[in-house]
Amino acid sequence: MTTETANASPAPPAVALAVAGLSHAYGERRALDDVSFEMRAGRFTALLGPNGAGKSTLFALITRLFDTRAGAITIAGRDLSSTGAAALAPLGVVFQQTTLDLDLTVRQNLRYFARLRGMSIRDADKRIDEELDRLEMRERLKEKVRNLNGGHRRRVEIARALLHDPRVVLLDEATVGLDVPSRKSIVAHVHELARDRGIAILWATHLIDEILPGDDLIVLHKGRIIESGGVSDVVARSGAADLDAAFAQLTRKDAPAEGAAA
Ligand SMILES: Nc1ncnc2c1ncn2[C@@H]1O[C@H](COP(=O)(O)OP(=O)(O)OP(=O)(O)O)[C@@H](O)[C@H]1O
Repeated sequence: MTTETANASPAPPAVALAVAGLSHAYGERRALDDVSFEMRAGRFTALLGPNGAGKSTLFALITRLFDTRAGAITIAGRDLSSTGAAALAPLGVVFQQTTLDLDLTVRQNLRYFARLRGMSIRDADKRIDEELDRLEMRERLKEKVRNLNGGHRRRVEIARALLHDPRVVLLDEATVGLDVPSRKSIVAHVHELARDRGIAILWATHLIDEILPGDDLIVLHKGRIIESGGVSDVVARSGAADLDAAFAQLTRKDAPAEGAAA
């Protein structure tokens, strides 16, 4: 090893998700306009935006529910348009609306998904036990999902999104409708996924209290990124007292929807 190499600062974590020049319209209605950002391994990135900002549209494009017509999406180095479905292998998703089968047990729901991902029953059961253990849900394995409360259903969906060891996990308003203790424990768990397991998290929300000072932040407003960077830097740049005030300032009705992106 040369001295130069030994003294070099460590390389930044790999880019897990890159979005470049992404736009999308529903007919005449422009929902996303030239959106670009990068997310790195081990970082929790909050995608903060009011209702209608374009968060769900962005998720639909990244998960390929919609085809990307303008711009590019790269997941773990593979371009989504040219690689096709295989590029989605390192991706885990928790959608805004729950997608569990209420009449199946927790295990049946998770096994079904694992089989779709090509896992053997043996590997699936091992991974199911591991993820449910971390979420303190293993004792609910044989219960029908119908009998679980909203917070526990969300935990099962988070476990499901992790079964195949994804490098990037998207969560779209994952705490919607949950009580405060459930929200807090899910927010804490997802931060741990980034910190302890190196997963790149994209967490769409309009709730400021789910975002921590050390997180990365993208502020989406009327389909455009109006601010991005570390939470503390965004607050400092805004001159506001805290993120709540900074967000209100950035998205107030008369604020320009362009410029300001870092
Ligand atoms: N299927 C659709 N047809 C037409 N317009 C749509 C459709 N889906 C979304 N839109 C519009 O596109 C814009 C972005 O919507 P989107 O659902 O992506 O925002 P969002 O940030 O996820 O909002 P919310 O927090 O309410 O879920 C909005 O103006 C919305 O009305």
